[in-house]
Amino acid sequence: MTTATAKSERSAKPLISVDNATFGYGEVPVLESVSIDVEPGSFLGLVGPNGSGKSTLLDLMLGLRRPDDGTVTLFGEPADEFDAGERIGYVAQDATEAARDMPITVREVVEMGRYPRRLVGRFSSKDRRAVEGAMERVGITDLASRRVGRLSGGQRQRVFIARALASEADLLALDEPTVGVDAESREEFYSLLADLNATGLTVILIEHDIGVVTTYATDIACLNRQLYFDGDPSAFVETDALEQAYGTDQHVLHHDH
Ligand SMILES: Nc1ncnc2c1ncn2[C@@H]1O[C@H](COP(=O)(O)OP(=O)(O)OP(=O)(O)O)[C@@H](O)[C@H]1O
Repeated sequence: MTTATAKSERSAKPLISVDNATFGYGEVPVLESVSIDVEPGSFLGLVGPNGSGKSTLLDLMLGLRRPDDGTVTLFGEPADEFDAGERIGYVAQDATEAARDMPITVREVVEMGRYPRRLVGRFSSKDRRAVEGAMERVGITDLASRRVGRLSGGQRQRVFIARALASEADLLALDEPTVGVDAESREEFYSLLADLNATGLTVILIEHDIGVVTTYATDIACLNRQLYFDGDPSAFVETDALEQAYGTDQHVLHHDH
């Protein structure tokens, strides 16, 4: 493993800390002795071949699964006991596909970001400002009254990000968010993520397009059951971590979108 910046050199307390985590769905481990910190304000791009354990590692980080061995802390607490879901915005791999069938409007989805605090229909002016502000930040104000199922894939992604912003989440985690989204919208989408990150939002992005990650992320983790790299993009492109992690599966590095 190559570590561009040793943990001890980093001063801020990590928002997520995975320490020597091992996990398997059965006998065979999907993750083996993985250690990685996510620093507040960073934009972590998580790459690796198909089936390399990226979604599983994210599950561990968000406390959705518990490691068989090792520890994971989230906001300084054991991740699987963490109980402040509104601090995390999570856009799962199939979330926007599932939203195709939702018979509700964009504004209603974004309002869900405030539900942990308010009963439906009993929004304070602060709640309303948070909802309107979140829609504005991701550029979907014009779509507020549209049914979410009628939007394009890229627009639906923005709706889910707005929901996370409305909840004032500190961390936004996305699992391959632009599958099925056209190239131009993808670029806009990733610029938006970078802009949000620049305002302090911590971002974790699982992405198969290495170019996207080296362009927009501030940190890269390259995984295939074990961690082959954890550090900044400029150091990443200098290493052979990709070749090691992808092995003979190199064609996936070069597919275009
Ligand atoms: N719920 C589950 N039960 C059993 N095996 C699973 C489960 N979820 C994932 N796996 C297996 O664990 C391995 C890692 O899966 P995971 O989804 O974490 O990888 P990934 O890197 O996110 O893959 P992809 O890029 O294809 O989405 C794969 O072999 C997968 O088939």
